[in-house]
Amino acid sequence: MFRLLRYFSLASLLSMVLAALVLGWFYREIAVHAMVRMGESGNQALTQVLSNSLWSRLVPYLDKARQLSTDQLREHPDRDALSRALRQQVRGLSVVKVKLYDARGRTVFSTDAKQIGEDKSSNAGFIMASKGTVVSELSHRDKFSAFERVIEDRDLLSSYIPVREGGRIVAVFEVYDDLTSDLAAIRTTQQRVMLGVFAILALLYGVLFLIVRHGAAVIRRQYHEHELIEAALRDSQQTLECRVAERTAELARANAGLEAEMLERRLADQRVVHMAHHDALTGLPNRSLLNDRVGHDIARARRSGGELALLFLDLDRFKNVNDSLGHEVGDELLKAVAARLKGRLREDDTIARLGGDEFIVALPDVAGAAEVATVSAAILTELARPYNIAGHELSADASIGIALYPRDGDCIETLMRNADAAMYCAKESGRANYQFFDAQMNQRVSHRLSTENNMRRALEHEEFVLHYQPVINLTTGRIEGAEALLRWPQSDARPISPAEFIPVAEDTGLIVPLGEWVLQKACEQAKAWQALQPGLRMAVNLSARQLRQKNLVGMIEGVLASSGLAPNLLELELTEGMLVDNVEETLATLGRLEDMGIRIAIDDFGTGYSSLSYLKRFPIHTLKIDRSFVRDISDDPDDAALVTAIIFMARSLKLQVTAEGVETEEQADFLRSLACDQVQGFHFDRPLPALEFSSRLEKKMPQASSRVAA
Ligand SMILES: Nc1nc2c(ncn2[C@@H]2O[C@H](COP(=O)(O)O[C@H]3[C@@H](O)[C@H](n4cnc5c(=O)[nH]c(N)nc54)O[C@@H]3COP(=O)(O)O)[C@@H](O)[C@H]2O)c(=O)[nH]1
Repeated sequence: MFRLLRYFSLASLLSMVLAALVLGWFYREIAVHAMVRMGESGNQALTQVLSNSLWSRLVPYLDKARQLSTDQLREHPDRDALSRALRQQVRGLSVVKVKLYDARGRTVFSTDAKQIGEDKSSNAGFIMASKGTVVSELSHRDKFSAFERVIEDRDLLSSYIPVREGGRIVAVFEVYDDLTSDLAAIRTTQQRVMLGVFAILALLYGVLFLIVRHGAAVIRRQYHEHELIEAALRDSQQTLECRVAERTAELARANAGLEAEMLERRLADQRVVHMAHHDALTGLPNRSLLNDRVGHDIARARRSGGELALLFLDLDRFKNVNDSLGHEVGDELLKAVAARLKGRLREDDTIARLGGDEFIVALPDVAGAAEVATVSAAILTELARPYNIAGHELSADASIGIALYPRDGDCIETLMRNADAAMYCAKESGRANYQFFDAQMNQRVSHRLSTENNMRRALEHEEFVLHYQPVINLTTGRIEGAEALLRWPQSDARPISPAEFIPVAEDTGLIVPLGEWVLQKACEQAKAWQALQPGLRMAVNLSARQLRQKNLVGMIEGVLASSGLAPNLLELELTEGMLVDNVEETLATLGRLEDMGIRIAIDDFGTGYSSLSYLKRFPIHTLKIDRSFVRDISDDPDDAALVTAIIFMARSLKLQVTAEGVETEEQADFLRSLACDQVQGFHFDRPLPALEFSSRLEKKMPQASSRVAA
């Protein structure tokens, strides 16, 4: 910090000393000057007095002196007389010596006789005086001879004063005044002046010191406050900088997070975009991307006048793979098929998966049907090569329907529809082949379409009816149950088989409302028949699509409640394949149904899934042996052995067994010999209309040995 008080004190001290010295010096100069002037005036007056009083002696003396030698002058009695007269005149004055020079500068008289004869012609004072100017000079003498004695340490004023006679300078007086005491007085006064000045300044300094000290204290306090403020500011700045650094780091982290998130989002967007245009399982383009690409291919073909082929490819019996080996194996097979298709086709070709086992191949720029036939044959050959998936050797034959642009359609919708129709024809004509679209195919497709529309209308107008096939106790011949089977009577033609319309209902989803209708009617009927045959059980077929229905259990609960049928009198028939799909969900659904008391039967047992472990996992009550095994039990020892094994296995698992499709007494006998629980089949009863079934119950006729005509 700037030491104001110290510098102020030093500067003040120096200034005070300097001021005292300067003022003292000024005073001395003025005082000495005044003293010299006074002395000089005094000497002038004295000279005048001397000239007047001694003139009469002086003039003759000067005349004589001109002729006398120095020694003669020193010894001359006039000199002594003059000297005495002079002394007389200056007595009481400060004059200590008087000298007289003639006009040529020779010392003709001196109160100190030794100096007589000295030449002063070159002396500046003399020269000036000889020209008429009075000149004085102040000097200090350590030793000085005055009036015949020596004085020491004196300040003397010597004045050269011209002596005139008739206006002419005839001689020059030199008068020495002893001003030692005056000068000492001047020095004393000078010291006092200096002391006085110093004292005044010191006083002033004292006052100023107090002011400055106060000012310095104020400044120091302000400086301190300023320091504190600065320190606080520095602290705040540091805190601020820390905060800024923290926030910057936070921002950097947030920024990095944001960038990562943005990247994640971009990737997610890309994934979404990819998913929106690609099949999740195979990575092939989906229907949307296919539409886009084929749209472009068609536009190009239209411009260039070229041809384009659309191949609708469906794997043969792929459902069997799914049903028997499970969906994971099925999925792997689909991926392998996709890979083979990609490997076999050109870069420009588009391979898309529509879902399930349906693929579309678009071949742009083809040179006629022959080329398309070659490619299709090559695809079939490629796909037919065996696959090894999860240790299973599989085959994947395919049926291909082909539509050509512009011959079979000029837009993707028409081409797809026609290729689809051609594919159905390929299936119908023995599978594992390709078919080019022709006009008749459309009729078959439109027949299917009209079936669907008619089915909707029939459901709406309650045109469907149920027939009931009795389920008979093989030992007692008693009707213990009924299987509800759907019938669609046609007013002007033979009824359409459920084997024909149930798959269409499955494909279109109509099976859901249709299945609910069946369940409702069957339960109401079973409830009504309880009066005729208490404990009569009703079996109802459940399709895969119904099983996946979210509110299935709720719907069944509602039906049972509205019909009043006891749950244990309802048996739902499922196929083995349905148990393999969504195992956990199916387990939960069946568990809830079992909890309600409903029985579960496995229909067509032996034709589907090869693993039997599901028999333990699922709540199953009845196995229904497929009629394909029963048909040949009398002739085919293998079938006989299979049926025997199934019955024994069911018994050990405490499951009930029903043999389906019993058409002959022989078959019935064989099954009876194995103590099979129940049978169904034309040998006993065909599916009967409700009224007929009622009559059968009313008659209560044992049917074990009789054959009822449908
Ligand atoms: N989900 C539903 N499926 C149903 C329903 N109604 C029928 N179906 C299924 O349709 C398929 C064909 O049924 P259908 O033409 O009724 O044939 C059944 C019987 O008539 C026939 N059967 C019975 N006994 C014999 C016989 O001795 N010989 C012989 N050749 N056929 C016989 O078997 C069919 C019953 O089979 P199953 O259901 O497997 O017990 C058929 O798959 C039906 O399941 C329905 O409402 N919902």
